[in-house]
Amino acid sequence: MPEHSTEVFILTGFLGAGKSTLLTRLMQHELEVGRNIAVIMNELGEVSIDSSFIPKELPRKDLTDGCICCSLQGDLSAQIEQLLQEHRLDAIYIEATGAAQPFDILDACTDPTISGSIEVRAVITVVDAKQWDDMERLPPELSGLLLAQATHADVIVLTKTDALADPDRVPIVLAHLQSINPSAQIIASTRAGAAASAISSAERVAHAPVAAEPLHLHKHLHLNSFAFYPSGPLIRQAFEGWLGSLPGQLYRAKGFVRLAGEDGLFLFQHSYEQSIFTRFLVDVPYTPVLVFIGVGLNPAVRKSELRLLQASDETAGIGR
Ligand SMILES: Nc1nc2c(ncn2[C@@H]2O[C@H](COP(=O)(O)OP(=O)(O)OP(=O)(O)O)[C@@H](O)[C@H]2O)c(=O)[nH]1
Repeated sequence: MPEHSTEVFILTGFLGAGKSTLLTRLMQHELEVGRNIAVIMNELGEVSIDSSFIPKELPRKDLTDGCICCSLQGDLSAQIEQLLQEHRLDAIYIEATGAAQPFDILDACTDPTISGSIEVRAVITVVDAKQWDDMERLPPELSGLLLAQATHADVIVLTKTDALADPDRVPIVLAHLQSINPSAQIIASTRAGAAASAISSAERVAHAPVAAEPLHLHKHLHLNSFAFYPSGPLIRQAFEGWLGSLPGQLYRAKGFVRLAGEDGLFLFQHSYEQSIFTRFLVDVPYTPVLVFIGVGLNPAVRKSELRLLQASDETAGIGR
């Protein structure tokens, strides 16, 4: 047995469910209790937006433009091995892509080069309460993925309970989750509050055997992603109208943008039925970029449409 074993926590959950929000809380909690942690971020897009929220002092590895459970499985074990060689760590947090299956990430953690030095403490699945409550309206590939992510979790964090129009649905969603994964610890939350301390004491639980053949469900979802680098400020109203009229399924969009008539940079977040612009108050000069993830997006057409939603030099300052 190695004298020091590093705990590994795996965060899964569909695109935009609230993994990074939870990770931010977990990092704060770990830093408060003085533990040495590292973070591995896996994003489907070619640009990592979420990694800009990781405190600079924390060791971090980014796996972009692919999913751990398919193309990047070997890369994950190599990144863990490198982190273990470079730092003495109490814990590593892995934020998976929204399309990842917990089973496949667990599989990557059994690689003989690292399995003796790590202990997978918990698979944490983040579930968007509203999306789960709408399960019957979702495409079957998506509902199948949500069920798989919840089934193999040790801890389920139910987020966005504030976004449910009817608060009486919360106990119903909780009961449904518990019925499909009776052994999981389930925490209902808004913006992952109260979840961090409960998770640090979580343990792996025994699950029913999983399918021997991993299901690469994001392939079945035919997800594609593209990044758009705006050359000027976006006209907010036109952009929001464009988002609402997109063909196909937009599952996630995020990035940093400038808006016509406004000073400074904005963080844009679009997840299940929710779009938010927040003024980005960080002194670092981020390049404006938007990442879109969905099905049937046709990137070339969408990029040419987006170019038309940028303000010209004459209109950029309107409203200022
Ligand atoms: N209303 C509400 N919004 C939330 C809650 N938790 C997270 N969000 C918002 O949901 C959006 C997506 O949250 P993230 O934490 O980035 O989600 P994610 O799962 O990391 O997303 P990806 O990994 O990019 O797919 C952001 O705008 C968050 O502020 C919540 O409990 N309530």
